[in-house]
Amino acid sequence: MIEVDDVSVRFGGVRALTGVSLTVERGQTCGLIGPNGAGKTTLFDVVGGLCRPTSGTVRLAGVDVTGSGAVRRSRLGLRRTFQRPQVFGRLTVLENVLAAAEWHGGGGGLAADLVGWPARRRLERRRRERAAAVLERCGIADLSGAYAADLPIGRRRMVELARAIVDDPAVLLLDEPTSGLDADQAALFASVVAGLDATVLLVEHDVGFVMAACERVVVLDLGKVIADGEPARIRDDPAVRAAYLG
Ligand SMILES: Nc1ncnc2c1ncn2[C@@H]1O[C@H](COP(=O)(O)OP(=O)(O)OP(=O)(O)O)[C@@H](O)[C@H]1O
Repeated sequence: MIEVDDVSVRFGGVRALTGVSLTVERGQTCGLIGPNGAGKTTLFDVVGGLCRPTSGTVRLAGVDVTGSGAVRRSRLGLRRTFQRPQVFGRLTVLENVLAAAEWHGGGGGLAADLVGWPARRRLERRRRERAAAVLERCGIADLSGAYAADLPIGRRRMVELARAIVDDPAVLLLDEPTSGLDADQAALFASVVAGLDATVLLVEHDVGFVMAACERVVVLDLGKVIADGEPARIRDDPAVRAAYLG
């Protein structure tokens, strides 16, 4: 669950966000839209921990993370993807996902690695099975041996998604997820996200995708929430139309 309470962000004289409150319930997929400069990226970064609000609070799973960095948020189960997919170019697709599924503790540490204890081998097998299943789900199983740097942007985006979901995130932030994807890839992306048991917040310029993929849409304009509700209601909202048409 994501709770943003009365958050304002100022950059010098620019009010990027003013008194924004937003609660995304556990398991809900919420799309964030709005015209250029509306404050979408700023709000997204406030939740992700890249931007500290001037005032207001942010809670993840009930924990106040307003002043916490990315590591604490990550330990609370937050994962994110970026506008430009961030992958380890010199690792293969499988290694990218294994790297994210690496640490779960237990199994005896380095000594167990060196000796190859059966419990350790079992953990490793499970980790690889999980990674393979996620690659399959994301439609990139056939690319598992390819280097991430060699892939076109659409595939890199799926690698990034696979990495973000391999450990069943509690909260998933998706920044412009469809940019670089063709229609089939965007549909697959949406169906993978729909199958997750995560609270999802996504920022996206493709309003059609947001309307199809999200059960709830929040519209920002000039740093304020101007509409919040189901896609059908948002589509017909006069304030939303006015904001988009300028
Ligand atoms: N680091 C910064 N320094 C100064 N002003 C900033 C900074 N980041 C954002 N802004 C300003 O804050 C406002 C909101 O910007 P933001 O990037 O959050 O909007 P956005 O809705 O994501 O826009 P876009 O759709 O164009 O990406 C804009 O007026 C922007 O110019």
